[in-house]
Amino acid sequence: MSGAEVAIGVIGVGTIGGYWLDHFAPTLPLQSRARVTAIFRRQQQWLAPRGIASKHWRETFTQHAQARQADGVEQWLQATRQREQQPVVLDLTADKTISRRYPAWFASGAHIISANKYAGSSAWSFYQELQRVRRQYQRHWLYNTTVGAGLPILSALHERCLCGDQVQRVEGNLSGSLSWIFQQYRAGDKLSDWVLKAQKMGLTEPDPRLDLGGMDVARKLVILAREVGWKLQLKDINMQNLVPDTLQAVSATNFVARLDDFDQAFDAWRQREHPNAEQFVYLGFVARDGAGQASGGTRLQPIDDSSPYARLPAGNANFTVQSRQYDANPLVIQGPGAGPEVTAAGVHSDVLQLIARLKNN
Ligand SMILES: NC(=O)C1=CN([C@@H]2O[C@H](COP(=O)(O)OP(=O)(O)OC[C@H]3O[C@@H](n4cnc5c(N)ncnc54)[C@H](OP(=O)(O)O)[C@@H]3O)[C@@H](O)[C@H]2O)C=CC1
Ligand SMILES: N[C@@H](CC=O)C(=O)O
Repeated sequence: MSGAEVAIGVIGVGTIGGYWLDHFAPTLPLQSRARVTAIFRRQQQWLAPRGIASKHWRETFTQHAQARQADGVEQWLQATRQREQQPVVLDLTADKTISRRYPAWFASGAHIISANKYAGSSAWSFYQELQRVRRQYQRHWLYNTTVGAGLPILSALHERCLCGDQVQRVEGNLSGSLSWIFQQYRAGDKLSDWVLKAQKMGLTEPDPRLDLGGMDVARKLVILAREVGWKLQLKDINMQNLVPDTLQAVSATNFVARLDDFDQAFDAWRQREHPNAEQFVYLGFVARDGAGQASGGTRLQPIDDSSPYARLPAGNANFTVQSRQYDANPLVIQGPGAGPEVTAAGVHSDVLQLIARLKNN
């Protein structure tokens, strides 16, 4: 199939998917012979075998989209294979059910690029099966934006392993949205004001409780650990959840309607635990002990001016990697950790890397 046309199916055209289609899909080099031939939203789909003129995709999607078929992606994969094209699925959703389809899609010939973190942080048994099927069908799976958005943290860890280094610990403020929020929040502010602003800028997860609850950071920690070969699952991560029990199970709309309760619960925690703190940082870590046992955790930590986290630009994620080769002087990767432009650019970088791999196959 080397040299065959590449057919891209985009699942999820929200903040990241929309930005990628608007700004990056039109720049796919002609010689790459790659084009977008399908778009899937939750309720609608559009299959366009001859390719979608990316500049006008919003208007034409509105005109041509049909009701989403339960097996719409599978039908598209089959048609793509019949045309002897190489199918590439871009999963730009935050949907667990989509991630459960990966093994079947690998088996149907798809390569997959994910911004969705669910597959990479899934239960160990599912993750192993996913990797087994991927290897069996010799498919590629790229997911660099699942940690650090456009930052090259996963590729850096991969290179560490290739050159025989042994990673011992990765630590930092891994969340772009929580970094943006807590670089600006000061004791006494309404925390929810900052949360809503971060959401408006496209920095948070579709439901910001995934960020505030620590789950988004925990998923990143599991993905980081697996990249260096450690067996770690979400249940092994000790998370600090900033969302009070009473707001954890309510709908996303109800959560937004009850932000005053969220602020009160946060203030009560702050005054009880850290009455003199002005500034905080939300940190996460994964590490492996001498016996090879991996562990991880997240916590909201008070900081003062002397902290290396005190003056990071708002929204910067920061990864400190300690390894055999980078021991006393750790490797630090830092920069914007969320947002439409850097993330869509990271997705595009994965797309170009995949096209290059397919050409060389
Ligand atoms: N925002 C950021 O800075 C970053 C985001 N990411 C990851 O990228 C992913 C997307 O994030 P973002 O764009 O911000 O989120 P959005 O909520 O803006 O977009 C997600 C889109 O996915 C669509 N969707 C949900 N379920 C399905 C489904 N079953 N089939 C088809 N479409 C579906 C929704 O479409 P519909 O309108 O049809 O319901 C929605 O528009 C997430 O996994 C996130 O973790 C990673 C790094 C950074
Ligand atoms: N919500 C996430 C987006 C990127 O993964 C974050 O804030 O880091």
